[in-house]
Amino acid sequence: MANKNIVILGGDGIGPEVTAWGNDVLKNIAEIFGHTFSFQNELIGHAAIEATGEPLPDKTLDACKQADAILLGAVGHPMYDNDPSKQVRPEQGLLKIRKSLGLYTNIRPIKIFDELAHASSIKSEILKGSDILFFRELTGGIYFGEPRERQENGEVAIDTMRYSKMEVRRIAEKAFEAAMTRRKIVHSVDKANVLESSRLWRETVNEVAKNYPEVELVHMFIDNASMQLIKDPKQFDVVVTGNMFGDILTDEASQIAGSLGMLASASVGDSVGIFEPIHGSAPDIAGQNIANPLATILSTALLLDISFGMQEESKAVIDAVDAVLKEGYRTTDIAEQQTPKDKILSTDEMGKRVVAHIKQAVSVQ
Ligand SMILES: NC(=O)c1ccc[n+]([C@@H]2O[C@H](COP(=O)([O-])OP(=O)(O)OC[C@H]3O[C@@H](n4cnc5c(N)ncnc54)[C@H](O)[C@@H]3O)[C@@H](O)[C@H]2O)c1
Ligand SMILES: CC(C)[C@H](C(=O)O)[C@@H](O)C(=O)O
Ligand SMILES: [Mg+2]
Repeated sequence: MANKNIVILGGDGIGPEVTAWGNDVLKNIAEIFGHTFSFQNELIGHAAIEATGEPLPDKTLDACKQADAILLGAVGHPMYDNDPSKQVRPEQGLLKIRKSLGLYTNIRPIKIFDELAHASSIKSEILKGSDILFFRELTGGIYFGEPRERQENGEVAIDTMRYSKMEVRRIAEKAFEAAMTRRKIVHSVDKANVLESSRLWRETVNEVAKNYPEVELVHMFIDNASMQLIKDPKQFDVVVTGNMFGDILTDEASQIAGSLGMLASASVGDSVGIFEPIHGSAPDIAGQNIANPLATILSTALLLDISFGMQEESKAVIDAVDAVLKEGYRTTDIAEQQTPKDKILSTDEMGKRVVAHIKQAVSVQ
């Protein structure tokens, strides 16, 4: 029995469409397991800029600081994507909240539900059995390094890839700790043949590795890792990498799980965690009720487990997703050619099916 306060940041595009179902899943979990969860919706991204002029209003940040956990949808709008000159941008809200809350560890599990092995464009025999846990550094690297500016009358643009040993050490320790509970292999991905920040990364990861003699450490360059991930995903257990490499590699890795609409994540660190699908606001499908809500629903499973220590509740969510997929139900992004039309669901229908399974599974216990 627990009282928890959860802030919901729907954001933009499909964000609010999928967090609505994350919210409903959490509401039902609370009812079934006898917890009291309260929910507070706040603005971030384009929606917040429209309402207040700011991508992360103080009211939102204050509410998040008070919360026990945060569920986030996505930010972003074509208005900014198509106009690089805009100074105030939705993504600044997301970066600021991650930085302000000290969320330096972004955990992105790549797990395939067996039923989806054929939904991917990669051959199923290559995929089957893949289980990768990404640790993406989230508050450093080229996303945050200074200077970042225009020079020479705007003719030159500068971003800075900066890492300190402290930043590398703390994320590497998280990765090695996780590896100790798994297959005990860590791949550290960098570009140490070119970048000084990557040489510091490699040196620091080597130092951390000394405390984990049972764990096999493999250094891999980002270009090779991008190829190996598709060639032989089963070789990977835990992967630790910097902010931008982790962003790109995990979108690539979503094809192992079948779709970007399947990948959940946890952004954790010094304080309250944010739980968020790895996908964006998907303007191409926003407002059509066809987005896959499962990445967000699976993010609630991470929230329950990591922030609330509610393993049974978390498992109830994952089992419900598994059951719905086993029954053959699909959203468009994970449908196959042979999926019957009546099994292809809208966002709302998929959300309802998962919630129904959670209720049903617990009532038969
Ligand atoms: N964490 C975030 O908030 C986040 C992440 C990535 C991109 N973005 C922003 O989102 C906007 C669009 O970016 P993008 O198009 O490069 O990436 P995206 O992740 O929004 O979409 C990429 C492709 O995947 C599909 N897709 C994504 N999520 C899906 C889901 N749940 N179900 C079904 N299909 C799904 C989209 O329809 C699109 O074809 C940009 O403004 C970008 O900055 C935000
Ligand atoms: C929207 C953007 C700032 C964000 C990132 O690059 O971290 C997104 O791509 C993600 O993966 O969460
Ligand atoms: Mg991304």
